[in-house]
Amino acid sequence: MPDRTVFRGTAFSCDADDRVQALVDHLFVVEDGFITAVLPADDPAAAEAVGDAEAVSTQPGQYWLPGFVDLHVHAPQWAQAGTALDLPLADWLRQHTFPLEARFADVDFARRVYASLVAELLARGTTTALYFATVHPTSSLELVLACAAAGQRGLVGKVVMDGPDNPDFYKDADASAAVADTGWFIRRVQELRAATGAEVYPVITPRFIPSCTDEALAGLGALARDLGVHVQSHCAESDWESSHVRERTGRSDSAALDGFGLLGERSVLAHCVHLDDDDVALFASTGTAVAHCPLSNAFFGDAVAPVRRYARAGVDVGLGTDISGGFDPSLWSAIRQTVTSSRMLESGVDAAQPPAARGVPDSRVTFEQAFALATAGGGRSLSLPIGRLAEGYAWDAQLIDVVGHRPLPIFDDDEPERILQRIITLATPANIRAVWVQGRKVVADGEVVVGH
Ligand SMILES: Nc1nc2[nH]cnc2c(=O)[nH]1
Repeated sequence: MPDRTVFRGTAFSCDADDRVQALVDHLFVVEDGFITAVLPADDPAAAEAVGDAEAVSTQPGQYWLPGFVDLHVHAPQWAQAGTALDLPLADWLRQHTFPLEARFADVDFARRVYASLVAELLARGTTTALYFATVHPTSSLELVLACAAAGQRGLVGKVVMDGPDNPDFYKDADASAAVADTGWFIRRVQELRAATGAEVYPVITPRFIPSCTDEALAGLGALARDLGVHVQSHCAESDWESSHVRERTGRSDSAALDGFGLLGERSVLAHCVHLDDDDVALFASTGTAVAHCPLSNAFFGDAVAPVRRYARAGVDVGLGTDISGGFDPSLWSAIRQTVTSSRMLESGVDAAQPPAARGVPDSRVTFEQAFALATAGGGRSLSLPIGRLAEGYAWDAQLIDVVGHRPLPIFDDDEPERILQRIITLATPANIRAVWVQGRKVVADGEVVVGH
């Protein structure tokens, strides 16, 4: 007999075209973690659908939302979140980030940092995260274990950086060791998943072209083709990265990654601020997704990523916090920053320019579109059935309370669309009362449940 639960209440979720729908007083039948039926509570078939299943109902002022999908998190950098962001990217990496990541050779340190981060993300409604760990294979497994212990869906990569420009204290020994360690890591994660059922996935993770040799990139591309696992990297993040890659390869960042066999349906590339039309067409034709990280792009990107243009061209786009190029672990903040940055892109930022010359037309992202990026867009980017409260999708959900112990200023709003906008703009972690990942409750009464 499948494990059955029926969740009842009003939900906000995207339809198949990414339009946000208010499903007022609906039933969500969940069997073994997946939604098998969605129907209005007053549907004549409702009583039969519920049967003798356990029922979980919302209280007045509570709403169901899909769990958020964070497409770009550097887990070790949680230990420096909020520091040194006024430096340029290359200096920030060398002076702060690589020395910090080198400390993750210490498995105990890794365990402490990773457990803290996974709990903080879950408490903010992030049910799935695509993580960079560090170059260390064993210590990277600690991040996988932290996800499994807390019940978060975690896609984790052992970082590859074997190039000559990396510091001696933090790099792979050489290309063949980097590829072999990646293969080892993938097998361990797949074994853990098979043995425990934990929602953990291995990810092939060349840090970015400037930190990898051609040999390693080609080896990882071959692994991606042979094993069919996810791939992540950085792409066209900044003027510095883009020009570095063009000087070295004679091609754009995305064309070069494609040449190494690293683009595809399961590839997610972070930032992608500086893509020309050919790059965008390449993303669309290969099914490669963009992890839009608006906060960190404001520090390191040199421009605002035109994500509406990418979406119009058929590219999958989701959101990333980019801990710690972005200091804020909340995908709620990433939604808000997506909207804010897009408005600045559309209007322009230099008041000395005439209005017509100042910005990029048709760039604005609405709050609802940004919510879609954080949910359905993230799921589609990963090619996983997550990010929507719809039949066939995992029950990854957040229970939002706008009237409980931290009420939002919602007094006489009764239009569901208005309520959703106010939740998106005003909610804090205190409003997230419970969180489920694939039908399992991982946050209860606002507290993370550990020890799955
Ligand atoms: N934002 C960001 N960009 C990078 N490019 C290469 N490594 C990194 C990193 O850790 N963070």
